Amino acid sequence: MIEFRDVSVTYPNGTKALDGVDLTIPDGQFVVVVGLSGAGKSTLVRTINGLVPVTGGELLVNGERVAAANRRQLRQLRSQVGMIFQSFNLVTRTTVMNNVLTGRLHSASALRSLLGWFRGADKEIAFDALERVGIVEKAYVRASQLSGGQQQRVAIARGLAQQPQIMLADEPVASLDPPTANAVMRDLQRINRELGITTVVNLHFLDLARRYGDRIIGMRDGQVVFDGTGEEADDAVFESIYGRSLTAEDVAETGPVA
Ligand SMILES: Nc1ncnc2c1ncn2[C@@H]1O[C@H](COP(=O)(O)OP(=O)(O)OP(=O)(O)O)[C@@H](O)[C@H]1O
Repeated sequence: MIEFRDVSVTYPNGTKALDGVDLTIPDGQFVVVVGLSGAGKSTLVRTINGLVPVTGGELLVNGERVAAANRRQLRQLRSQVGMIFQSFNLVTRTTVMNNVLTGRLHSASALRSLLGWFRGADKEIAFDALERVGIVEKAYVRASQLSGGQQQRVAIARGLAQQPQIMLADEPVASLDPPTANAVMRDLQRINRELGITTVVNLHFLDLARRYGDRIIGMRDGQVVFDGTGEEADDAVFESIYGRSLTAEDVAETGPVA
């Protein structure tokens, strides 16, 4: 469970990115966070694995206070939390397999990590992760030779290889075309349902948010201004979250779902 209790984040330059956020995310939920650029979506997601420190209130992940975590506890927390990014963050000059295996580093000894030695069991976990996102046949291809959608799937597989309890995704489909964006969202949804991994995804397209979010959190100026289901999040709700009328830019696609 993830619990935000009156959480605020003020960056060192004085920008208040989160302002009194109260949220409880139960295990296994698929949550989509929406809001305009600058609303605080990335900050919210990055507090969960301690990438951005909370400066006010309390954030608990599985009952542990993230702010109180020492280095070892923070490492432990991060091993339970997979993360994917808009830009995939792969090492593109090496193979898909090597990228996915880096998801196993959390559970390897320092020496093995340093030398990049992996056990057979790690490889099995990596293959299983690649199978779940449907690209096991690319295991020994260089990551640079894959399309954007395939690279994002490798990033998901790397996160899965960590065997996490929570998966965070910061604008995972912002660089992808609509059919590919849908395919990647379906992978995330399937993994959530099959493995029960709590998933928190930032999106700025309202159609994708409605289609995939079991729960939608609307952010504006660092505050939660909407918390409800996809069905409840109609155009009027999105207009109130965005503080303006909707435009074509707010929708990922107009064509049929791939
Ligand atoms: N490292 C940082 N230092 C200072 N200010 C920051 C930092 N990161 C984000 N901010 C500011 O905090 C506010 C919230 O940013 P955040 O990135 O969380 O929003 P967002 O909703 O994810 O927007 P985007 O989709 O553009 O990333 C913005 O005003 C942003 O400029």
